[in-house]
Amino acid sequence: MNAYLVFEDGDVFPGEWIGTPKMVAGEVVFTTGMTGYQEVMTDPSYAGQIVTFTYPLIGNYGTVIGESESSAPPCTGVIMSECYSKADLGEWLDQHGVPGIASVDTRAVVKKIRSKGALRGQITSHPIFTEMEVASPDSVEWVEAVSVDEPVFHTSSNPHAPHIVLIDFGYKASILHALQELGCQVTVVPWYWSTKEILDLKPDGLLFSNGPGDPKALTPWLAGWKSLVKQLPTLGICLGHQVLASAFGADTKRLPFGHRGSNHPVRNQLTGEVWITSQNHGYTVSADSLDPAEWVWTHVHANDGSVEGLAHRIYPVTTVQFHPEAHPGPSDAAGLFRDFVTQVTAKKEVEVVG
Ligand SMILES: NC(=O)CC[C@H](N)C(=O)O
Repeated sequence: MNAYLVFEDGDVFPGEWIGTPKMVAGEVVFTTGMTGYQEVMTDPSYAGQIVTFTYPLIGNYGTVIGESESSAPPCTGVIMSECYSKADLGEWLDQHGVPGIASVDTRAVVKKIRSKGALRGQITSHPIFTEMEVASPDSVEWVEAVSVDEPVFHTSSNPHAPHIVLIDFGYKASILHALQELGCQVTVVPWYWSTKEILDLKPDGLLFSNGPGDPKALTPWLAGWKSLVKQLPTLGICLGHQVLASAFGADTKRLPFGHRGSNHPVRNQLTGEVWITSQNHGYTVSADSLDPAEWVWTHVHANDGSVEGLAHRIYPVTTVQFHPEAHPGPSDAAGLFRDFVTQVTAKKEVEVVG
């Protein structure tokens, strides 16, 4: 049966249905990773988006239990060239109600997005664009849809384990696992929790997670987070980085067509070291909005010079636009979690001694 990717400007890309054959609409984005389609499809930051895979063969190693970044794929839909196994990947998408199109000229789709920038599109059985009610990226609905509703406690058998509160805008499971592997106990809390509710948990450190949508959707909550992070070692990842930069006065803007893939080079401006990083973002912190009295600009994207990492000059706040947890992609930046946990542990020890 024919399926179509139709852009808001009327351009049509035909293919064949995979997954659940239903009409959906969203921002059409592309990711360049050669592996890791399952992690991409289950990354909550893709909520509201139709993800195009530039790698020409998707599904060739099936879907693997334990490799998902969330319990079900939150992306709106997927677009690919060759689907290796409709019986396996297609069935898995269908179980989760996610539509997709295979046999699409994805190279042409990407060339279009690269030249026109972020565009809305839909997956449909008719080759025409029809207006649909969909929340815009600057709605808080996307974060609401993927954040936990209740706190979730991941305890440790070590009573002295550092306790991290993970503020959940749609966290990837690999972030939790990275903290657990370093011996932390972690409490995942809904994104809207108040400073008091969070401090009542007696955290030793805070992690502001990745998540979907435009960081400007979270503007009303910035003042609360600013007062909170002044008190505790804090790491921000991707949306968490954008939110924390904004809390200390920076502005954010849309990138022309985003950074999504597993080979984005990032240079540490203090050491000159370059890491190859995993990325998935459509917005960026505007470099010219960074107050040098607040932030040290630690990491820069080696391709386009955009802001990739910040360290606060006064408070123990570190943020990165890329994904140190990888999954998919290289783990060059995994040491950031170690540095964070070392910082948290040192503070905890000072308090115990004091
Ligand atoms: N992975 C993320 O946290 C993405 C952050 C934000 N939604 C963006 O696209 O820029």
